[in-house]
Amino acid sequence: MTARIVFDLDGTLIDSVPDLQGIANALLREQGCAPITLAEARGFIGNGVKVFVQKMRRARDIPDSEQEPLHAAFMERYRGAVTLTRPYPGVVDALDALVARGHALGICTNKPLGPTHAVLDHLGLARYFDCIYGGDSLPVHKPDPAPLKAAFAALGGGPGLYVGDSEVDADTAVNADVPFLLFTEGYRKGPVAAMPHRLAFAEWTALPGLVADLPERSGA
Ligand SMILES: O=C(O)COP(=O)(O)O
Ligand SMILES: [Mg+2]
Repeated sequence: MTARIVFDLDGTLIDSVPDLQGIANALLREQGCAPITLAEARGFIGNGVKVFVQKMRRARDIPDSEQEPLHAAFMERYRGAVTLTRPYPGVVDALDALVARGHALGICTNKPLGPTHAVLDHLGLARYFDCIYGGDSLPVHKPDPAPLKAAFAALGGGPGLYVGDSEVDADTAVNADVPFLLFTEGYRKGPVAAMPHRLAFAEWTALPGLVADLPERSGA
């Protein structure tokens, strides 16, 4: 049976760090603080916008009392922050190939739903996905397995695969008991070997072939 495939977004399908860095630096400028680097911004992504803002504040010694106003200010700018974001090379061809082979595709990200739709629409990627779960779609978010399980349920029956880039994604897949396919060129914080995964890939052009071989390999 053709597998349902759910994807993470930031660091997996798209490289969104420059836009997130741009929001952060606009807010930091207003606070009279030094800007953050791309590497710092990359390190703040993966647990949703609230945690991004917390890490940004701590990096510039901004007090806890500023969390809520900064979170609100971040959200105000988030939907419009799409212009510097790009899909990783080979993503569009890989999605075309997977759809052509009959896979139902979905998204499970910790990015809030509004900015998720905005960036997918901007990049012309929305049409590939039959369901989209964001960090605020449910009361809980990754690594809680609920949004990933809900995404698979929305895609119907059959085996499931989760494709992501981070430790949060690997933990979510374990928690949901689905095989994890790791894109190694995203925003992970530690070594590939430390992350539970069924297989790892560095080039999107490789993914359709790897998925096609998977039942054989896994004995499923
Ligand atoms: O941390 C975020 O806001 C989003 O990250 P994700 O798309 O990798 O889940
Ligand atoms: Mg990610």
